[in-house]
Amino acid sequence: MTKYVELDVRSEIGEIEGVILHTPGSEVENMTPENAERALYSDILNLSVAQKEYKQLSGSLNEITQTYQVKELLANILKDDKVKEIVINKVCKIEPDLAIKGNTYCIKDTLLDQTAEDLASLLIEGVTLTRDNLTKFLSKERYAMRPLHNFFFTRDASMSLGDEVLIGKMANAVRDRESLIMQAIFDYTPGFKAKTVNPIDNPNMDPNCMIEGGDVLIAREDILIIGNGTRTTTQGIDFILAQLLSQKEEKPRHILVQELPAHPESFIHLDMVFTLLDKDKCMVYEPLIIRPNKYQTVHITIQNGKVVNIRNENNLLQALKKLGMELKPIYCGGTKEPWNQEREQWHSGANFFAVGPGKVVGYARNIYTMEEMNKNGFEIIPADHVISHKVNLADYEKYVITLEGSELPRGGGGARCMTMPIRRKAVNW
Ligand SMILES: NC(=O)NCCC[C@H](N)C(=O)O
Repeated sequence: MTKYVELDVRSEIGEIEGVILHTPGSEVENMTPENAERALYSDILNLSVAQKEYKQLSGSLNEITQTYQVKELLANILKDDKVKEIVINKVCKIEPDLAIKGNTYCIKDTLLDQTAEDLASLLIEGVTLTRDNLTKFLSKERYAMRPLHNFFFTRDASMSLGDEVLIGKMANAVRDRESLIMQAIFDYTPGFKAKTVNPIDNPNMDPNCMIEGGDVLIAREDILIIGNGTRTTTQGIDFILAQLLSQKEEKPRHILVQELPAHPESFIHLDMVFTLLDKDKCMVYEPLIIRPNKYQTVHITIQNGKVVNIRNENNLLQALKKLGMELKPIYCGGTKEPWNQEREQWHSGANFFAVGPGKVVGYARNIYTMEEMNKNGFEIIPADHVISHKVNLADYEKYVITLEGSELPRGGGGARCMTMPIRRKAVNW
């Protein structure tokens, strides 16, 4: 780590100054058709293709900003023996089988024996079960500690809100260790200055509280947009609301809640149907965000530590307009065919990551979406051209850097899901 970084994220689109990534490793392949669903995948990824595509993301972001890799950050904090013990104890608390002596899956001592680098790898890639007794021999499990198949979606397990980091309360236990690792990284990396807030540290946490970063968007310093669906519950949103109320700010702040369908699984997070692209443009999956439907949009206004108003709105764009944010929607899958909209939404076509106002990253495979982006003034630039310096990004006012995206979307997400911004410049609205 070269310099001291103060976390600061107050928009979705401010010029990026630091982002946490995780290059997918063996953990994404290590599943079978039988347990792919438990891993939250609809298919098993081909690792070499996924890594090639991922290099397009990390390589182009390296040209633009400071990037950090989870595994390196983790290995770095685990060099301190006290931190190593704290992390292992916490892992054993959420996965008690790892610590109970005599238990088939007990590997606490194995974890303690590892070097920092090896431990970081095992905590992410998992530990295979040593079949040295009958129970283990007959066990259907391959792992004593399961791999974190979804960790390359660094967006979800922690989220930067201003100068704080909210730790995700994951909807599925298979992702819990991701949250724990991210909190440890923010709490113990000497080069990061950030306060972490973890719902599980609150003794009064509602047992139904769930919050994942793919659902939490910072539209403007005073406006959060939060998806309410299978991954973020109303109780999770109320936790965020309570945090904001406790700040007792005089200026009004707004939470816009967008209800999401439970099916298909491509609607898991709000960022799969709505992302911000520029000061005046957003990407939408039109059938859900604009067309009248049964999914509610609720506007909560808070001021001086109180909820001063809570009401339904017609839709997200109208609610934003009332708050002075008039956004032109660009349609995922184009404007003509619901068929193309559905297909491209499924392949994370609406999931853009902004590296600055009007400067975004997305998947090339979603050709109708890209056509719309181009019609709206965005230059389409393949990531390889950025990495090989065939183009100079400074020559373009608006662009989409495109990742091929034939394999990565099969994990269930796109460029926004794969990035955890820790610092952005203020937007000149
Ligand atoms: N923000 C996102 O939409 N993240 C994608 C997460 C996909 C992952 N397979 C999951 O189901 O959690």
